[in-house]
Amino acid sequence: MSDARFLCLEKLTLSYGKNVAVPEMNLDIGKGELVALLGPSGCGKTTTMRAIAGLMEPSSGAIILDRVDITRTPANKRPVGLVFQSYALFPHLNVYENVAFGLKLMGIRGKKLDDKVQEGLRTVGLSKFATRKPAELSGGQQQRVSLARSMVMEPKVLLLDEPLSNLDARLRLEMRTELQRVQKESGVTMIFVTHDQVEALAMADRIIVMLDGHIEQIGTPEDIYNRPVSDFVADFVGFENVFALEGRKLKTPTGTVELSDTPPRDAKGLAWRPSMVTLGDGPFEGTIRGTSFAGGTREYLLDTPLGPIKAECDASLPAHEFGSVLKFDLPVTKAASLSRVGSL
Ligand SMILES: Nc1ncnc2c1ncn2[C@@H]1O[C@H](COP(=O)(O)OP(=O)(O)OP(=O)(O)O)[C@@H](O)[C@H]1O
Repeated sequence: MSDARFLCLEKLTLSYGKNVAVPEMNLDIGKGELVALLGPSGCGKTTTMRAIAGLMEPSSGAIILDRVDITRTPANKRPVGLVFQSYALFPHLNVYENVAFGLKLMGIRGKKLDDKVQEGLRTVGLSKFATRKPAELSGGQQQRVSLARSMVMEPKVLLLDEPLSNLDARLRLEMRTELQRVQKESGVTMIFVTHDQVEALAMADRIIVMLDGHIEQIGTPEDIYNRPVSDFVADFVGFENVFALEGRKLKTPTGTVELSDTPPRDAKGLAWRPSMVTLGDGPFEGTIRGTSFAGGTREYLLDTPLGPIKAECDASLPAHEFGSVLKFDLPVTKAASLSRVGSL
């Protein structure tokens, strides 16, 4: 086994009664990776995490962790840690006692216990808060206690279910960096669930995009952001102009349209971010039906024979008026080339 196959899900099928939530999932996660499970509500992220943690039994398939088959290992015997979105701290225990709790259950006492707790608190930057109760901490600090409590158990894999979703915007940014730092310093393999693509792109070494119980794409943040393979992923990461191809032509709601360039041979679809649309020049025309100012850029919604098109340009350029007609192009050279178009 190489480190690249530290955690393996092999043909893992997860069901609730007769309903299959995740059919035959195959996934390899490397040792020390920080992986995001990204997808819309109901795609099976939590179900997958629950199975890895041992909180639900797979209907078939296997989970291998560090060469050991843990498919039927009870949750409390797995070297897997869990951090939930609600911090689930004991309110009557102080920070130190919360972090020490699991270690004490394992029979660790005395100096060894103290060393581990101090080390855990240091890792998450909370040494000074050891005697505070959870209620005397901010949401971000409580989340860090929760993280320390899991880390001190030295899990082989740490699972985090929407770890930042309860935090306000500023703390979320702070905790993103903090989580990344703790993960890189400790080298623990971490999988976190999120439905927020910005969070996944910012934090993860690798992103697993899920849809309807299956994996739609696995890749680095750069792969996912720049080279989405399907219409779903493209749309999810902000390519707001997504089309299927019919031969070399673009399929639109009213028929097919010739492009100014030849699409790549294997492409089943093409996608453009609003910023990739050429405005003011090109073979197509659209009427401005909406504008929105976003600081550095201005976005236009165009009513066109191709359907609605979103285009973006520098906000320092003079604004176009609502209702005016603009020429535009969808340059093939800039487009993401999609190898699958499921819903178009
Ligand atoms: N306890 C349950 N009983 C029956 N079906 C369930 C149960 N929990 C989840 N499901 C179904 O399994 C599928 C996957 O759900 P899951 O909770 O894993 O999605 P998710 O991606 O984590 O969604 P969210 O982001 O909303 O938490 C969904 O179709 C859901 O309705």
